[in-house]
Amino acid sequence: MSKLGPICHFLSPVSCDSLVLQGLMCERGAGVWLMMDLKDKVAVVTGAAQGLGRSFVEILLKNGSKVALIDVNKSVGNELKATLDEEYGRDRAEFYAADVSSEEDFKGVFEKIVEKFGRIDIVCNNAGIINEKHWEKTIAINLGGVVRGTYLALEHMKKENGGNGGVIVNIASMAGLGPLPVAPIYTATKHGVVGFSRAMAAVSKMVDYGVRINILCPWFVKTSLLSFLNSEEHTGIFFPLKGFTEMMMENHGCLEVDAVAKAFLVLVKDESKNGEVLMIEPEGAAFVSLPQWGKDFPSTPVSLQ
Ligand SMILES: NC(=O)C1=CN([C@@H]2O[C@H](COP(=O)(O)OP(=O)(O)OC[C@H]3O[C@@H](n4cnc5c(N)ncnc54)[C@H](O)[C@@H]3O)[C@@H](O)[C@H]2O)C=CC1
Ligand SMILES: CC/C=C\CC(=O)/C=C/C=C\C=C\C=C\[C@@H](O)[C@@H](O)C/C=C\CCC(=O)O
Repeated sequence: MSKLGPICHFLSPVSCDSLVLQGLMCERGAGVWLMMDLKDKVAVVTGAAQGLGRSFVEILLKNGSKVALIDVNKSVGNELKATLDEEYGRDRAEFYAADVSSEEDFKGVFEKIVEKFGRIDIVCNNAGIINEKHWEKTIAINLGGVVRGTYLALEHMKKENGGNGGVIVNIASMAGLGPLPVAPIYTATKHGVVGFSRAMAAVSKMVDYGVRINILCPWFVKTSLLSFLNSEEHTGIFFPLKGFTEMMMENHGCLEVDAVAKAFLVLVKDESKNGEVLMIEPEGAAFVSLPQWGKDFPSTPVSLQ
């Protein structure tokens, strides 16, 4: 028998157990919580054509969702759409070419997605780059794209607008929790994703949008993004520090995209999670306990007399 938790006060014990068996409930501590059923839900993933975005698309399709793929790379995106049609059928995935740093592009594809699928339940703001030379572009994509994608998602998902609620997962990085010397701008954008997303999760709870907003912070992952670390064109004056990141990967390893996709699914499905930061390293995954208030950080008093 499941330990009756807050949800189960309203459900019979039998239905509780059947929900647990169906994977629609999870036991944690003194209670059980509802897990989002992904069947026939509509998801949007940016940066979907390759790497982590593609792994998020595939795990959502495997769990019965329909997925709108957004990526600036039209050729790779269309190739992936054809591959997914073969594997899942022609009505489960759709590709939309768009640049998340363009309001016109991004807003336009969101409208096309709602027109085609009729609803949006899940949004993953994943698109990101490394470019310390053209740092304004990095900020526009890594942070601006996440802000824009979060606002557009809320416009279509929040209950006060007639939306169905749902969940937004913003992809930051472990560089959103601590500085990466080889990439200070990238570090800044990822810290921004963490801070913005936690603040928006608090807003959503206070205003009752019915939308959960969570953050995923992966360690190094084997994708084409890592090749930019070996490119002076992308790391600029910090290129000499690339040995530091190589040491980090030698010390702690490198993740496969499938492991990160499983962590992503936890943030999507667990309806008790809002404003949560989930980090994943080769050693495993863990929810990060960040102070709610700035004053809660460990600190050392200083006399100003
Ligand atoms: N690979 C890694 O070690 C880690 C990656 N991340 C983050 O995960 C996310 C995905 O990264 P990866 O899959 O590794 O990179 P990737 O380079 O393999 O894939 C990124 C995708 O985003 C697309 N994209 C780039 N700029 C875009 C734009 N302006 N509009 C729309 N799409 C755009 C690219 O075309 C590409 O398909 C990024 O936000 C990255 O910062 C976080 C931690 C570790
Ligand atoms: C430039 C971005 C490269 C790839 C994408 C990405 O986001 C990778 C992030 C991977 C790890 C980031 C870790 C950041 C850790 C911070 O806390 C640093 O301050 C850690 C400093 C030293 C760690 C040394 C070690 O662990 O061996």
